[in-house]
Amino acid sequence: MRLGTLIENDAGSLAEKTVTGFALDHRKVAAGCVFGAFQGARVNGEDFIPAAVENGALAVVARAEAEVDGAVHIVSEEPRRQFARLAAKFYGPFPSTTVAITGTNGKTSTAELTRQLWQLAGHPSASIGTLGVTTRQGQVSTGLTTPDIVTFLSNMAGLEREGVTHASFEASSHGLAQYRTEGLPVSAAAFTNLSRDHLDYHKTMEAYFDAKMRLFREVVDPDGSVVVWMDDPHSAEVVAAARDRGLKLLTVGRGGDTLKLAAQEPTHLGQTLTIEAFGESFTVKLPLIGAYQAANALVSAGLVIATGGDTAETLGHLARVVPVRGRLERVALSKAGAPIYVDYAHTPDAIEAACEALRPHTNGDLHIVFGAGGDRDTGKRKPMGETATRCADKIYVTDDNPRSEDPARIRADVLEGAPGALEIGDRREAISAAISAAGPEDVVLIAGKGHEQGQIVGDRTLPFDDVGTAREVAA
Ligand SMILES: CC(=O)N[C@H]1[C@@H](OP(=O)(O)OP(=O)(O)OC[C@H]2O[C@@H](n3ccc(=O)[nH]c3=O)[C@H](O)[C@@H]2O)O[C@H](CO)[C@@H](O)[C@@H]1O[C@H](C)C(=O)N[C@@H](C)C(=O)N[C@H](CCC(=O)O)C(=O)O
Ligand SMILES: Nc1ncnc2c1ncn2[C@@H]1O[C@H](COP(=O)(O)OP(=O)(O)OP(=O)(O)O)[C@@H](O)[C@H]1O
Ligand SMILES: N[C@H](CCC[C@H](N)C(=O)O)C(=O)O
Ligand SMILES: [Mg+2]
Repeated sequence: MRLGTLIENDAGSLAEKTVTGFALDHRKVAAGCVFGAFQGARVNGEDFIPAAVENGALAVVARAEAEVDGAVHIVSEEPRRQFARLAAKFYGPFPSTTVAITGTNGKTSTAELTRQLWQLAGHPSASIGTLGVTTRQGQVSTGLTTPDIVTFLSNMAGLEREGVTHASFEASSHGLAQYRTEGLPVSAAAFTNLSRDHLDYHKTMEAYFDAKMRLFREVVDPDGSVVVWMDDPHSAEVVAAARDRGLKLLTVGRGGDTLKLAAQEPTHLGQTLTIEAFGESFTVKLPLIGAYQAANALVSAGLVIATGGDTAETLGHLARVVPVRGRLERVALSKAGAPIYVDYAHTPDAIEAACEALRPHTNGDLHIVFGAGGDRDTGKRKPMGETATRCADKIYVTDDNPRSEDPARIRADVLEGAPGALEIGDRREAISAAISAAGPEDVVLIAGKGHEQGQIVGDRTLPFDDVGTAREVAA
C-alpha cells in the first residue's frame, strides 16, 4: 500500500513510498514501517522516535508535542486510536462477523462458547483471548488476553485469509484503555459482569468500569448489537449506554427479556436450563457444570443470535458444547474417590462463583488450593482469602505467579483474609496435601491458573500445569 493511499493528503513527498508494516516497538521497525509512539505505563515511546526513523520508519503516529524528523509525522491527540485505524486499513480485510466480550470474569469462556456455537452452525470460526488464537484446528498462544494491536489485527487478517468468517475476541480493560482492539468493524459486544480486579492499573472501580464501557460507547459499530447479562449490579448502565447510541439490545439472564433464564437445575455432569425466548419455552441440557457457565452460555447464544443465528437452532446447539480448558475442568479422581477440578478463578468474585458451582456436587468438604498473582492488584488478595473462608471448608494458600514479588508476602496478604488456612508455598505440595486429605465425599478445587502452562517466578517461567500436576499426584 502507498503511504499516500493510507493517509491521503498528508504524505507530502513520501506519498509514493510503500508502507511495509506497522510497529509499536522501535526494535521491530523495518524499512517502510509506520511507527506508533505512545506514552506507556513504563516508558514514553516518543523517546524512541529517532531510533525508529533510523531503522527506516516512513511515518510516525504521535502527539503534536512529539518531535519527528526524517519521517511523516501523523499528528493525533489519541495516537493509539489513530494508529489502530490506520493499521486496520493496512491489514484488512477481516472476518466478516466479529464480536467482542468484556467483563471481569467470563470473557474467555464466552468467547470460546461463541466460537463453538458458530462452528456448530457451520461457520468457520475463531476466537482470540487468554487461551490464544483458537480455531477448529487448534490453539496458538499470544501471551496476553487482548494482544497488542499489531498482533491482533494481523491475526484477524490471517484468520480471514484462512477462510474464517466469524471471530469472537476478549476485550480486556487494559486492551480497551490502550486501544488494542480497534479499527475493525465489531458487529456485537457483550457484557458479562463487573467486580474487583486490576485496580493496580485503573486505580478506581469507576475508571475500571469506564475502560470497559468504551466497548459499548465507542467500539461497537453504530448499527451493531449489545448483549447484556442482566443479573449484575452494573448491567443497567450498559443497557443505558446501548440505548443512548440506539444500538440493538439483547438482554439475557434471570432479569433478561431476549433469553430469559426461567429455571436452572444442576445435574451430575451439567445442568438443565429452561429458557424463555420470543414467546416460547426451551429446555436445554447444558453439558457444563456451574451456574456461572450457564451465564456465559446464554451470553454466547445472545451473540450468535445477534449476528444472525436462529434462536431455536442456537439454543439446541448448547447441548453440544464442550468444556472450556481450565474452567471447572474435572481432571482426575483421587484414590479416595474425590473429584478434582481446575478453575481459573483469580478474583474474589470468581472464587465465590467456582465454589458455588461445586457445592451442589459436594456431599462432604470443599477443599480449595489457591494463591494470588504478583505484580497485580494487591487489594484483591485479602478479599480472595475472605471469600474462600466463607465459601469453602478446607483452605490451602499457595503460590500463583509471584512474578517480581516475594511469594511469602503475597501469601501473607491472602492469609489476612483466611487466618485458618494451611500455608504451603510450593504449589505442587499444596495440591498434593489437598488431594491426600480429601475424603470420598469431598471435592478439591485448584484455583487461579486454569489452562496456564507455566509459573512466573521473577523473570523466569518455570513449567507448571495444574491439570498435569493434579493427575500425577492423584495417580
Ligand atoms: C500495563 C500494560 O498493559 N502494559 C502493556 C502495554 O505496555 P505500554 O504501552 O504501557 O508500554 P511501555 O512498556 O510503557 O512502552 C511504551 C511504548 O514504548 C514502546 N517501546 C518500549 C521500549 C523500547 O525499547 N522501545 C519502544 O518502542 C513500547 O512498544 C510501547 O508502545 O502494551 C504492551 C504492548 O501492547 C503490552 O505488552 C504491555 O503488557 C504488559 C506486558 C502486561 O503485563 N500487561 C497485562 C497487565 C495485561 O495487559 N493484561 C490484560 C488483562 C488480563 C485479563 O484480565 O484478562 C490483557 O489483556 O492481557
Ligand atoms: N459469568 C461468570 N460469573 C462469575 N464468575 C465467572 C463467570 N465466568 C467465569 N467466572 C470465573 O472466572 C474465572 C475465569 O473465567 P474466564 O477465563 O472465562 O474469565 P475471563 O474474564 O476471561 O478472565 P481473564 O480476565 O483472566 O481473562 C473462571 O474460572 C470462574 O472461576
Ligand atoms: N489475565 C489475568 C490473569 C491472572 C491469572 C493469575 N494466574 C495471575 O497470574 O494473577 C491477569 O493478567 O491479571
Ligand atoms: Mg480471559
